[in-house]
Amino acid sequence: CSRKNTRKAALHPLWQSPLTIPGGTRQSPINIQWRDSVYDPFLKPLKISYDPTTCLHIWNNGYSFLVEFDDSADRSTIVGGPLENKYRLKQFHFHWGAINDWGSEHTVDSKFYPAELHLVHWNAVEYPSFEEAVMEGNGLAVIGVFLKLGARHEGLQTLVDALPAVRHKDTVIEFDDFDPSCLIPSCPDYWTYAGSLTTPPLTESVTWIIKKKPIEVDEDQLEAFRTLLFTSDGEEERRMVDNFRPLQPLMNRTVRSSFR
Ligand SMILES: NS(=O)(=O)c1ccc(C(=O)NCc2ccccc2F)cc1
Ligand SMILES: [Zn+2]
Repeated sequence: CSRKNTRKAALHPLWQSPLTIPGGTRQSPINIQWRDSVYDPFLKPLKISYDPTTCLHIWNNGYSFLVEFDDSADRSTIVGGPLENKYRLKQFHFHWGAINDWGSEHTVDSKFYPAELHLVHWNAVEYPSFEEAVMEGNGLAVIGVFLKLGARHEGLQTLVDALPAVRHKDTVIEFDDFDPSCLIPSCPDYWTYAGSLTTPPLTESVTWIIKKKPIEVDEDQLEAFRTLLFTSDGEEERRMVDNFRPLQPLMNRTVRSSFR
């Protein structure tokens, strides 16, 4: 008798769940082929207004380290760009590699950066909470910023100095008075496309805004990310590296650019 095909969907150790969403048509991350992106003259400049006193804490959630913000009012918001509403900053986090040859989630002309910053915002005009917004096609807006190896980034250093305190999964420390706009390049150019969360539940609710210019960080700062652990205190240590999702098919999508 023929062997039943018992192959399961690709399981990635990090996500312990199928890597592909059945029926997913707008999954993230993707490769951004610069020459295939379409300049859209109607795209507005992105307006970023963050209040550093909304910064609450840093925690290691076992996927990445997150800096979370008080999103109970419109105090740290973005508006404009491709967005039709004002979106509130909830958290930012990073994805990085074990070595500098890879680590970002998005690629540009198939090139990886060593790390990628995600600033996560939700549409508080149309939805009552982040949890509801995550389920809606226009619920979230994530700004992606590439990190490249270069000069030390003074703004990032305040974050790096706090990482030893959140080395293990589910550790948290208070962190206040931080303005994440210091991590966003001043160059206004970005690409934008309709996508998804890159970790479970992978919901197709994200308007991605990917900055064209990277920020520069130095080797010691990237190495500091790699000292974090996926594992809790007392478990066998597993270094938190390569916490990026594989590239997903573009399918029927166009990447627009805000620049010629
Ligand atoms: N890498 S990314 O695409 O920027 C990304 C951003 C946010 C989340 C998140 O909030 N997950 C937890 C979560 C909490 C509550 C409800 C739904 C959720 F996904 C996941 C991935
Ligand atoms: Zn992310």
